[in-house]
Amino acid sequence: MAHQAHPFRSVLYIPGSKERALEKAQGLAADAIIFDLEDAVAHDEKIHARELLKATLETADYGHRFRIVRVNGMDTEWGRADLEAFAEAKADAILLPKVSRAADLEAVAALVPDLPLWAMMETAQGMLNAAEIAAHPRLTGMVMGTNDLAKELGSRYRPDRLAMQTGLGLCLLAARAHGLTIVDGVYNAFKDEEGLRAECEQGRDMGFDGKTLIHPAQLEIANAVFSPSPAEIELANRQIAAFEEAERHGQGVAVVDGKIVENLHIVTARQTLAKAEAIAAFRAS
Ligand SMILES: CC(C)(COP(=O)(O)OP(=O)(O)OC[C@H]1O[C@@H](n2cnc3c(N)ncnc32)[C@H](O)[C@@H]1OP(=O)(O)O)[C@@H](O)C(=O)NCCC(=O)NCCSC(=O)C[C@H](O)C(=O)O
Ligand SMILES: [Mg+2]
Repeated sequence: MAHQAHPFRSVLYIPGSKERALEKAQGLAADAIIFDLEDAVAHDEKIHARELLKATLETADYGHRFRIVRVNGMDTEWGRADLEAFAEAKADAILLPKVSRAADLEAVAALVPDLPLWAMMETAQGMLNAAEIAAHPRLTGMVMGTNDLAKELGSRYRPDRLAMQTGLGLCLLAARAHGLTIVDGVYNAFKDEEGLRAECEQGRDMGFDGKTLIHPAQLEIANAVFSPSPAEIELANRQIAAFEEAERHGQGVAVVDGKIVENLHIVTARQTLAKAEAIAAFRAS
């Protein structure tokens, strides 16, 4: 996993049509925001949402929160106009829904020459083509769309997300192979804290950078689970110290808490410390 200067523990969706939510997000503890013009906006609200969001991004202060605009697909009547409206907006990335192949990104790359592209990974074709999508030179991030994926698979929800495992794993492999940020899908039951925490822990265990969220009440749990814990930071420091000591004695392996520590573990330990520092810097900004 490459070190990221910006944390993506909590990535909050906000429907582009909801003025109050757009305003509120300026003070919320989200690492990143997805301003949504796609599925969270009703058809007859699409034009209004585009105009409201464009005006909001020009005037509102989202601080150092990473700003991502999710446009409608190019196969819809709104997609091209969304891209034209936000190609030069005060945003940090454009998120394209339902990316199924690298050519889908190619179609928008020319319309958005100056902003990084992110891809919603949420179709069966997208899972099978994750590697070629991740290799696209303009892509810097992936977002799992587990609701759409479940719809395509015809799967049933289970707390262990059995049906999602293949897709989540394929996209993670593809993202890591190409140095991309990748965030997990949403947890729909936004009042169920215990269920959210379990799903965040599962995503963290798998290697995701963070989780997409639909409600402010979900922020605290995602931020906590995707931050290095004090125990992880303490262990990383001890591993580095023990390994440096071993090296001074001409050895390439140290033992900490009964487990071997080699150079590769030191890379992970340094990434843990760098992530904690990036989070601290973001909090202070
Ligand atoms: C889920 C909601 C519809 C709930 O809305 P509501 O009943 O209004 O919530 P509350 O009354 O509890 O709200 C309390 C206050 O918080 C603000 N709020 C609510 N949600 C957000 C938000 N997302 N961002 C910022 N602020 C928010 C309210 O304005 C209230 O403020 P105040 O007036 O000060 O009290 C609603 O949360 C919602 O619409 N969530 C977003 C849904 C969404 O974006 N869905 C699309 C993304 S999911 C998806 O498509 C994933 C993917 O594509 C896939 O396929 O899986
Ligand atoms: Mg979706």
